[in-house]
Amino acid sequence: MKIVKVGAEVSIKRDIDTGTEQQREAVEAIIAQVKEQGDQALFELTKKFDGAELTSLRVTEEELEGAYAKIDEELISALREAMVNIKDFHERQKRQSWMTTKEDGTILGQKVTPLNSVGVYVPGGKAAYPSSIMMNVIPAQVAGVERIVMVSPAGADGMLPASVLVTAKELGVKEIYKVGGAQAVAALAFGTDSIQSVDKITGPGNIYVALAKRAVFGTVDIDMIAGPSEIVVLADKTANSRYIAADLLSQAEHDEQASAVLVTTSQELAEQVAKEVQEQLTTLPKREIAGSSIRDYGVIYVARDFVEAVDVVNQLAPEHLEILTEEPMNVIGRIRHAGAIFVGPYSSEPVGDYFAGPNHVLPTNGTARFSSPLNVDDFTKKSSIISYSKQAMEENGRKISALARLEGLEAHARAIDIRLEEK
Ligand SMILES: NC(=O)c1ccc[n+]([C@@H]2O[C@H](COP(=O)([O-])OP(=O)(O)OC[C@H]3O[C@@H](n4cnc5c(N)ncnc54)[C@H](O)[C@@H]3O)[C@@H](O)[C@H]2O)c1
Ligand SMILES: N[C@H](CO)Cc1c[nH]c[nH+]1
Ligand SMILES: [Zn+2]
Repeated sequence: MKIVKVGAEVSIKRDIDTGTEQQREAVEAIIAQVKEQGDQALFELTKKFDGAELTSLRVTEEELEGAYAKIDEELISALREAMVNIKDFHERQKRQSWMTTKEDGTILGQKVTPLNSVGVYVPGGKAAYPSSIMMNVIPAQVAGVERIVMVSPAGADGMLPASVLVTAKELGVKEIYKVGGAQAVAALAFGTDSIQSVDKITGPGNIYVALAKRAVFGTVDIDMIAGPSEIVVLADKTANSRYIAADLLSQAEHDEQASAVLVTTSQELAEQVAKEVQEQLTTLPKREIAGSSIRDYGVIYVARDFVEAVDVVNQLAPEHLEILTEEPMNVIGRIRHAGAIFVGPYSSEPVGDYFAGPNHVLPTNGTARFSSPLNVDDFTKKSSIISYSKQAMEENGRKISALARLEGLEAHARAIDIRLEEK
């Protein structure tokens, strides 16, 4: 891993926003094909990209039930416990509708309404992600979304992985389709004979999924573009270099374009971590992917002091930040930008990926500067409520029509005046 002094020119900027021209063209063509040919396109593209020859897309009850035989009881109970934690955390985010009244009889309020329908994309190309099902479906359920549709690419055997099926069944997801990539996103946005369109599409995916989500935004809403994973560890000389190396690799193994960064005030720790990362890499099953990520997007920054180190973290605005310092709680207040903050030596990032409760769908690529983890609000919308009394109209009407005339909007002004003339 590169060790550099803060201030040295190092770019870990990844070309993960727009994809290549070829990828953009491929996605455009897929969307057009799905719009034109509907289900037929979904079957053809599933054969082409996933190697599965399907005759129907919807997962059957038998497939869901059958999956249980392939998953250990112990795993099922771990999944159930994670579900309880995730649900409990998201229940706390739930907002109530509210109203407020004024002395003149005015009533103002905000009505919170769950979305009617949501499509959840569950990635399935390089790995199966039961955890991402929980992180998308549970907040939708807590929000009260009536129709939750799940899509995920089939394997060459025409099936979804048993872990995915069991997780969906445990959560009570009823509508599941074996289709992935840009074609799944297009089907959710525009509808086909088999798949009725939805109002919003959420969930992570590769560049094809991300580009398709961008392209259909406007026809439907989307949550965010959650790109390849990132981790930044902020550590001082008291931190454990073995823990840090393991945590950096935990995100590097997701993707060649994942990014793992250590920011420290200790040159000695920097050297230990660089060595540890190389050692731990050698025994990792996904060492090809993790090694490539560490080589291309892994950096250790050595800062002159803690102020400089915190500054680097805020500039990176990482998806995940771990604070491994002597007094980690005292550091939280100085962090302005991070999707999720893991505090202290036992809050390893995978605790959040799977189990603690907060959502693991987080802003990536610096977007933590302005956006938040996936949450219950993402599955609701709000309507403002305005009820004016006669008294309120009489007291404020002239001001309102004056403001309307300031904008040259006479019809607006007269809509008010007509009521004032009544008295
Ligand atoms: N941020 C998060 O919360 C989170 C969680 C889990 C996974 N992820 C990320 O999601 C991504 C998952 O990617 P994945 O590939 O494993 O699964 P995926 O389901 O996103 O993509 C697989 C699909 O991509 C399409 N595809 C593949 N090659 C194509 C090509 N040449 N042209 C057109 N379409 C093509 C196929 O339709 C295939 O079914 C990874 O980057 C991972 O890091 C993020
Ligand atoms: N770390 C990923 C988000 O960046 C989420 C995930 C799913 N499974 C394991 N990890
Ligand atoms: Zn992860």
